[in-house]
Amino acid sequence: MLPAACIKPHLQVWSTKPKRATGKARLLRGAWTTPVTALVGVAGSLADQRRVRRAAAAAACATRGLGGSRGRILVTGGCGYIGSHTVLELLEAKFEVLILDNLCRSDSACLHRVLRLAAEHLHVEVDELRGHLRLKKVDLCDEESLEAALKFESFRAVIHLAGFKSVGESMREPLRYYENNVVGLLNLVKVLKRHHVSKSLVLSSSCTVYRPSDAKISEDSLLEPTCPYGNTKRVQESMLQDLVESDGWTVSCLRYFNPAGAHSSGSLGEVLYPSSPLMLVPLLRQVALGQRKELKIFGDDYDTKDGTAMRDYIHIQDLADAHVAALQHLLAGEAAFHVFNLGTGFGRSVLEVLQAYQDASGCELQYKIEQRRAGDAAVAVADSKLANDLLGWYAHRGFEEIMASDWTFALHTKGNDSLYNESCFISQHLVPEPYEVGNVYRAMVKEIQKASKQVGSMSIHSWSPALDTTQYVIDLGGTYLRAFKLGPDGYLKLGPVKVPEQLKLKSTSARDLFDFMASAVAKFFQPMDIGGEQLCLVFSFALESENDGVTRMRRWAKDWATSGVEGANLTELMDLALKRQKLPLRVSRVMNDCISSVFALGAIRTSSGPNVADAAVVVGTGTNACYVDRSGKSVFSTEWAGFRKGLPSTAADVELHGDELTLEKMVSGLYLPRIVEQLCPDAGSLSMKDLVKALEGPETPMKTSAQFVIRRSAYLCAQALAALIEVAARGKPDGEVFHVLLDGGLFHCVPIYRAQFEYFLAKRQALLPVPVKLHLLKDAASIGAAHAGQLWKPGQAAD
Ligand SMILES: O=c1ccn([C@@H]2O[C@H](COP(=O)(O)OP(=O)(O)O[C@H]3O[C@H](CO)[C@H](O)[C@H](O)[C@H]3O)[C@@H](O)[C@H]2O)c(=O)[nH]1
Repeated sequence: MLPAACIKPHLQVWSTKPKRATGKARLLRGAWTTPVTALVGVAGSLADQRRVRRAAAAAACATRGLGGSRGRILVTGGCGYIGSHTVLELLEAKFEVLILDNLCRSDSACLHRVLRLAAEHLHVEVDELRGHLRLKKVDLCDEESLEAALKFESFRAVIHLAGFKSVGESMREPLRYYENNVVGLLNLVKVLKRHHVSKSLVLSSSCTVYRPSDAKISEDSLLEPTCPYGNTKRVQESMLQDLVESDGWTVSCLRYFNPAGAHSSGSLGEVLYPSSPLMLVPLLRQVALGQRKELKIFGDDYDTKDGTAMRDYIHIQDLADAHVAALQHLLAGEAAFHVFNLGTGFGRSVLEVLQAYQDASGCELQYKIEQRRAGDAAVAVADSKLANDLLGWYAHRGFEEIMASDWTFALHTKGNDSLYNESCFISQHLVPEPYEVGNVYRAMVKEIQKASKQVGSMSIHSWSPALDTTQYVIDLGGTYLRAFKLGPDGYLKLGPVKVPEQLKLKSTSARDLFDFMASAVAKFFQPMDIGGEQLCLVFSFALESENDGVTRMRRWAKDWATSGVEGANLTELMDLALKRQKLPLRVSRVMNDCISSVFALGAIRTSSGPNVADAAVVVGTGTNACYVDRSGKSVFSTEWAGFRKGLPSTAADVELHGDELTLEKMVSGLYLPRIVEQLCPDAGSLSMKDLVKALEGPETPMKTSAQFVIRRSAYLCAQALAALIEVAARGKPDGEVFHVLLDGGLFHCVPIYRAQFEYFLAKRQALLPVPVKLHLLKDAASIGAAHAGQLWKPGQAAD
């Protein structure tokens, strides 16, 4: 079990929509319940509250192993691109941070990486640092919520980064820009003032406030924005300047030129969201990744060296450094209004940026010249001498480094979805680092290549699609036994019959288990069936076929341990059991369930198209996948269930499985309820059926946990299948569809599982080498086995 402390969030996110409450409860609601705010809740006057806050803060610092805090900073928009890098710098400089973010174009998952990077930098454990970073989900345009979030807080300073930042978008939707940027800041400063939260502020401004100029722009250059975005920045600056003059505030406006690039670790960078317009460098990233055909260059008729517009690109880490430098300058000074340009002083054209990104990525980048974009200046290059002189700040990182760092970030995050943008406690324990999830795909490709060499395969040379004889099949799954009679007229099915638990125990003999299976066939055996003297045995466990056609069980899995089966000749065991039942049947084939599923596609597609699937995936009690190697016409079992490399383990996984963590333990029906039990200790012992029931019921912590665990399973399976396709599709002619057969309880009985699986695979599909088609078929293993089985003639060795 996870200790209770582990289950509580360390990095909390909650909505601060005020609710009606009275007295003490009201004072505490929505506030961070550290001793600081708890004491504020019972203190009397404002002065008392301040004293109590200071005393509590000092006490908190004294017990910390980080050498004391330099004070609390409020960062709006701290989960965004500039925000995440700035928050990291602040933590590394030993400030404590509260982030306000509405997460509309950002996501809180980056904060895990911020914490990890800061902990590495400070040589402390991540857990020691968690109390230094908090997040409240709040929209600055919602004044009531903002007030509830800040009422009882106080900060040495505020860094205001929240807002929209696209020149092009602002031309199309100016009012949205005024609303978000101007009203957002107005609400913020009103609340800061009303509740004495802080009077020191660093503003994220922009060089778009200036009149365009071919010469380097200094802080006293003429102000004349050419787009609504620039206008909103200009209004923000004026509003703050008036506050400095009327109310003794201290403000620094940082006029950014063009921030770009990513953190040197490759784990923080500009994440792309469907709702946010893209800047030049992320657009080039998409072209390099094949997610976008070409870059549209807005205008090649400017009066510049190559006709394309010139900008001053500044590395995001240099920009983040500047925030800390400006903050320290602000904290040291008197009431004042400062403005600083932040750039490198070097202008680069769009074509130069494209060339540099091409060099960094090694990918050829296509482009097309388009009309100029309205609102764009021809040139914007900074004179940052003031920041150099007053802040002691310089942009250290070069142009090439900007592009290289963005490409490193792209490789780290390639193919990731913002799946893990969960603002609930579960995310703290099940959310792996997004780029680790990206690794799953790459690790799987390698593992599947390796596994296909180790695991026995089965030939499909003699495959024929139609069933013209009767075939009996026994399918032993992890939980159920199914017996079938299949023939030209369809099929009869017995079961699923739950395998009694005692048959799985070590104390049970192979004979008992096989007698149980043979008795199932006896229930509908008819001696007159044409060709019905054969029985296929399907096992959802790892098998080993030898050259002489003997198939043995390699090892039990899924909590089975019946004695005398591992390593035994399964044909022999079953033939003996059939004899004991006095059935005139002989075992024709013994097949792994996943391998036999490949042969079942014929049951769906007999009239046209292929009759053998290219791959099969079974996700039920356990999980496995296999694929057809077209060149050798063989089916390979990938032993997918056993994969253990590259999996994104989290606290809950480690607690449950330690070093034993395999893909099966993160995705299959036998284990998912165990993970939910960890998250909801009060729920007691759960089965997969309980999870399905919870999913259909009202909102409860168990439902939320079940949803998350199932989504994660579907996500990992989709990644693993994508990896398998990458390996298997190599033998396929260009453009030909790759058919995948799906079977197993999770696909059939948990609709959200299948939907999520398809969704995640579809997101991956753009990166896959072939178009993919999924076919869902119940009893695929047995249907496929019957097809494969009818080719066998008595006396012939099964391959
Ligand atoms: O598809 C595209 C996108 C951009 N560009 C060009 O690339 C340059 C950079 O454009 P971005 O959209 O990346 O950035 P902007 O220069 O428009 O804006 C950025 O820089 C501004 C100052 O110049 C502000 O700081 C603003 O917040 C910031 O996003 C511009 O010449 C633009 O015309 C293209 O040619 N094609």
